[in-house]
Amino acid sequence: MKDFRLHIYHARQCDPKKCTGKRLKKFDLVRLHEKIHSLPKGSILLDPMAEKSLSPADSKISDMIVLDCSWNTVEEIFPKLLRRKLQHRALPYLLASNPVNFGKPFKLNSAEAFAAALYILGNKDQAEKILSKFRWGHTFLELNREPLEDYSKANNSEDIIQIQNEYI
Ligand SMILES: C[S@@+](CC[C@H](N)C(=O)[O-])C[C@H]1O[C@@H](n2cnc3c(N)ncnc32)[C@H](O)[C@@H]1O
Repeated sequence: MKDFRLHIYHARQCDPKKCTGKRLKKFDLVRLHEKIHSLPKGSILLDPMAEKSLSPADSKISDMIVLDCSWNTVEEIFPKLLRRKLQHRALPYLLASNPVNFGKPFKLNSAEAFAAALYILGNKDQAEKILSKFRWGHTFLELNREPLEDYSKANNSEDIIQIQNEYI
């Protein structure tokens, strides 16, 4: 399985010491963007407000973007990216394992969002590599292994929603 190219649109709203995107950049695992126009067109954008859920059917797209911003500003910033012609996808029901939002469904940090998406798209090795850079990283897979396995076997986003409904 190919490695996906991971991009972060960095809104410069986080504390650099706690920001998971900055940490992934430190290990050269992502490319950081500070300008919307440098984001590659056609990429998957992990967007919690998207109507369509990510599914293995999206695995032919090679570039994936996370928007690293405060949760308080997601409703303001995501619409600004609509004109970039990106493939907006929501992640299905999964629990956060990071200390800030531990146990909360859907509210993943940037590293967890990438790892979940990579797992669903079939690249478990790349997902594990991302999580290995955080002390809480292994907990994310322990908490979510069963739904992630099920999601990774789905055909399309309709299947994902059906599976999700069994977990909610
Ligand atoms: C709001 S930022 C918060 C980043 C956090 N400050 C950090 O240091 O990682 C998290 C990003 O991960 C992605 N994300 C998180 N949960 C998601 C979900 N349920 N569906 C789609 N994308 C999600 C989105 O791109 C979102 O903007």
